[in-house]
Amino acid sequence: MADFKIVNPYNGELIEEYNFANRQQVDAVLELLVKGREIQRATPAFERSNILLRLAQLLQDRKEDLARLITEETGKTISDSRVEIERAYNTALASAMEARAICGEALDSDAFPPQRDKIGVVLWKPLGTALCITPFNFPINIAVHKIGPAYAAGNTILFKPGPQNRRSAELLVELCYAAGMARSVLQMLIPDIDATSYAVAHPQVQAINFTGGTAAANAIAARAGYKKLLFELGGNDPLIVMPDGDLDAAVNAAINQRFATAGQRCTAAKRLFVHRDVFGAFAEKLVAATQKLKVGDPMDDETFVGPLIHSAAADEVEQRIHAAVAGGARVLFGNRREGNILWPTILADVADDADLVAEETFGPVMPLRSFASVEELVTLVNNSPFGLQAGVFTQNLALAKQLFNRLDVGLLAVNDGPGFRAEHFPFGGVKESGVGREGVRYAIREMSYQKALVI
Ligand SMILES: NC(=O)c1ccc[n+]([C@@H]2O[C@H](COP(=O)([O-])OP(=O)(O)OC[C@H]3O[C@@H](n4cnc5c(N)ncnc54)[C@H](O)[C@@H]3O)[C@@H](O)[C@H]2O)c1
Ligand SMILES: O=CCS(=O)(=O)O
Repeated sequence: MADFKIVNPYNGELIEEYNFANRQQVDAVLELLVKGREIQRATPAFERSNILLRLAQLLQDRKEDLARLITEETGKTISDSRVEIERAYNTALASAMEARAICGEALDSDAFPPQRDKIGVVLWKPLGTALCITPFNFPINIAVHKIGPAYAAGNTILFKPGPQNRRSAELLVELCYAAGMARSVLQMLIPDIDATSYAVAHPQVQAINFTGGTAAANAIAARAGYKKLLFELGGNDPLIVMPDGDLDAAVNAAINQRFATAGQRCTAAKRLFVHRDVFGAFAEKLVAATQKLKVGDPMDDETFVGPLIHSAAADEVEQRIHAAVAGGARVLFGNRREGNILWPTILADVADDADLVAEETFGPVMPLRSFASVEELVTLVNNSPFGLQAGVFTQNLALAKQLFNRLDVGLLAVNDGPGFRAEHFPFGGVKESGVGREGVRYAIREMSYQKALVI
């Protein structure tokens, strides 16, 4: 019996079954990737840039094939999957541009006595081999956010995709080879948890570039020892609506950033904070717009909300909705399930300690929480172990700057939701949302070290 079965989350069809790689296979690919470091050392930045540029073009050329694979393996709607490949194109393009722009600094020793008449030259150098581990929900763009910058920096890469994503990951790696990356510079493997943990601790791995949940991150951190860790983890991101905010724009952002990808996004608008003066008007507009969303077959161009990744994920979200309702929450819309599909659900009066709002809830459910003052709002938002991104709708710039300074997050978007992301912007959180920053230029630095020459 195979170790893993890839099953279509929408129709339950078996797509593929396979066995995980073992420790011996981890050893073999890492031995190859150590040799690949010489190829990287001999490849000038402009050549790495040209290869990444070719990858960007190949992603564009194979957009539909990649999108269909993503939808089949994750249940993400085909329109969301196409957007993901457009984003991956931008990520690869940004990696190509930044590969040419990696520059250090020159220092003069005479800044402090004694006089030495020395010049210091500080350059960025690759760490060696990066183990890049990716989650199920954005299997291509998140992978390109790791492979692109790690390659641009001159590293070799062991790519470990989510087990559900083997086919889309294999096509991505094929495109990387077609673009010019050597097989001794990029290798993909899907080991079992034991062999993945073995790879994490392996002496020939210098950096762990991980995106996923807290449990996995804790296991990796416990095994990694003295290695560079770049962790992009969970979020419980707030979308805030102030009395002077544009309600239509806020509704649009809430729907696109909570119900798209069936709510399975780290930066999804998982908690809605609406000032009490506009709570009723906002809720009415939100319900009216949500009623128009098409729910169902993710391969249908018109579908807005498809299934969750598997039945256990749907069970967890459904149970949290039911527990919140049992705790006094009101259902304004939704609370309906068919198979792995949960209807977009809007709740009010959810208890602040309900799992649905206290934990990261990875599904299409929106708890609305009213507030009366900025002090109350800041306390509510910061009362979370997560701190990824936030969004606020207001015309008051002074308030926006106050929230920027007081909210414990990695990014505050003004008149946009917490799901704002531009591939070249710094990306990452504080607290349990992660360590370090992605965003192409920032990830290149995370996958590098500074080396100084004194002359
Ligand atoms: N911050 C971000 O950029 C970002 C983006 C997407 C998803 N996420 C987070 O990821 C989670 C959902 O994705 P998921 O279900 O694929 O996450 P997950 O943590 O279950 O798995 C992520 C990856 O880690 C691997 N993995 C699992 N256990 C491991 C272990 N003990 N050691 C090493 N690797 C291990 C998995 O095989 C997969 O490849 C959510 O918490 C979401 O918030 C964060
Ligand atoms: O899950 C989050 C990934 S992204 O869409 O914010 O890049």
